[in-house]
Amino acid sequence: MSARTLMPGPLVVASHNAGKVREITALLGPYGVEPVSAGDLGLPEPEETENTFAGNARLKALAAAQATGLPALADDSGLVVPALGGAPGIYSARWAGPEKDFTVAMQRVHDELQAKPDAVWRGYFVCALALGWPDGLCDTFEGRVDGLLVWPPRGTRGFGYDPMVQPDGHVITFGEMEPQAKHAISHRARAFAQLVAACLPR
Ligand SMILES: O=c1nc[nH]c2c1ncn2[C@H]1C[C@H](O)[C@@H](COP(=O)(O)OP(=O)(O)OP(=O)(O)O)O1
Ligand SMILES: [Mg+2]
Repeated sequence: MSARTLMPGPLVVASHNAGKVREITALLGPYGVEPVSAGDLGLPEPEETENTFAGNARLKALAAAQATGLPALADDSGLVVPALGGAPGIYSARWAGPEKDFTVAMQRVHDELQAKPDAVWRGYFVCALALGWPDGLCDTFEGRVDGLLVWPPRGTRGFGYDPMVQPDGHVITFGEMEPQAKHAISHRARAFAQLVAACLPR
């Protein structure tokens, strides 16, 4: 099945996470769409009731598209740690608590790994992007990047769990990387490349 083409014009970035909005806006830069964030539009933050990244991305994209009458791009993402049974996974934002404190969330990943003597300190970021339309159509795309989990966390760039994830093939964490370097390899960039191939006019 082919995806619906996104034409130049306004596009809602259906996220309330400033780090994501910044990255998605940068990735959209060359494509002639005009990103406007859910926060700027005063849209509510929907409850993420699905149990997959793609399901939650779809729920957020369709809520924003239906509220605005515009196409909407949502991102649901997180850190998956196989040694922790896949946690925090879709609960990655929730592990940071109501204050959205990722020092706390990273500390919890550390403590739970430390409690398992044989645990492999590896994980991967997943990003599901959903492009939803006011009529209910929605296309989803997924990307992943694997890496080493390091302690202590390093770097002040990026957001979320970036300071404790050192992508394979690199000697610095995502928290230490220039934004363009992250965009060259990240889970979000990989999902975005698929969206570009499927939905942007050539
Ligand atoms: O590139 C990333 N670098 C570091 N950490 C990341 C990244 N990508 C996702 N993450 C972590 C933190 C984020 O808070 C959570 C996503 O949770 P998620 O529900 O998809 O996003 P959110 O609640 O922060 O914003 P919103 O739902 O409004 O888009 O996973
Ligand atoms: Mg969320």
